[in-house]
Amino acid sequence: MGVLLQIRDLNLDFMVDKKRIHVLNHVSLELYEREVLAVIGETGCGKSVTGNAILRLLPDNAMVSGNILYKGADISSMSDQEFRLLRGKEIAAIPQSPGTSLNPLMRVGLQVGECVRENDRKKGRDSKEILMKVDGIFSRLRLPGGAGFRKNFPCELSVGMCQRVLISMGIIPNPNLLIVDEPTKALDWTLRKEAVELMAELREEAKCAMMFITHDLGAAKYLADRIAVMYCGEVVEIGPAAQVINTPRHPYTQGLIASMPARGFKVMKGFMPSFQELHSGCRFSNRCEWLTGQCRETEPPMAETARGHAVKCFHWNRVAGRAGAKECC
Ligand SMILES: Nc1ncnc2c1ncn2[C@@H]1O[C@H](COP(=O)(O)OP(=O)(O)OP(=O)(O)O)[C@@H](O)[C@H]1O
Ligand code: NI
Repeated sequence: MGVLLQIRDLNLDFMVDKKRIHVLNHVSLELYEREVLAVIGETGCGKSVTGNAILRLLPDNAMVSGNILYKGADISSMSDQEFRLLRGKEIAAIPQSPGTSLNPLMRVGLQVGECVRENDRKKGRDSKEILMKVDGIFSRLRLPGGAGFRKNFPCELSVGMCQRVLISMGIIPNPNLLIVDEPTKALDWTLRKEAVELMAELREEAKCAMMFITHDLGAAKYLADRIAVMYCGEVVEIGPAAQVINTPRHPYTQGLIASMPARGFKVMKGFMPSFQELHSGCRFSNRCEWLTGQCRETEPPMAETARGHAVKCFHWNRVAGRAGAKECC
């Protein structure tokens, strides 16, 4: 499979109160055509800002360097007009929160209908045809459809239903790349499972590549071909999903897996450092049991430890020895 998206040495700083806060640090990763790459890591580690950098949705106080190439063309240097041709068509997004992402004053049928109309290659369909398409999409997402359902405002639907409506709007353009940010965050366990299963089905149908941003390792394992683990603004491990989950090679990935309910809920000690008080060397060093003097002084390079599996740790070899292959989730 060819490379669809390539992030090369992405650095992101935010200006806050005239201070420059360095958030993303040398983030590099690739997304291949039709693959699902899950991006996991604890809250505040930089998952959403990475997705937003691709979508050019960063706020004005953001300063970005590096390259983001989509099919070889640099997104960051495209004009707004050029990028608009990509976003929402070739590159689409399913946002994090159904509560704030749907227009509260517009009936859901109308919102999805507008989206169908905008993306319709055969322009000029009449309203009846559009409504039929909307109902078709709703039924594919196991939503009731029909006039009664279409007339609902978002607040009249459950969170799970709103989430499905949002998912429908992400897939209408038939994108090549879908960026899905934490689609299960607001949902309880049953709805979360349903949403992940639905996403897997749609992915099969749509055959698009997906960047799936999540806290949920179980969901990542279920959906993803590869997993990128982020910690404090950096990718610390990336590789095939089964390898990352079953034989993690970074101490942070091991900690994340050990903290899963299925692995005994062992909470990792310490906290992610604040971006405003970063120390030199490895950003995980203050929590790491493999810590040596080298880790405090020098930032570890990203080392390829097996084909397609890279780890940002001086001690990955010893760490990997401890992991053992276990099934989880
Ligand atoms: N506009 C902004 N100005 C300053 N800092 C910001 C801004 N947006 C995000 N950040 C900071 O960037 C860091 C990364 O945020 P991001 O939203 O990407 O985290 P995340 O990994 O998606 O977390 P979560 O899992 O909670 O969604 C956080 O420390 C956040 O506070
Ligand atoms: Ni986020």
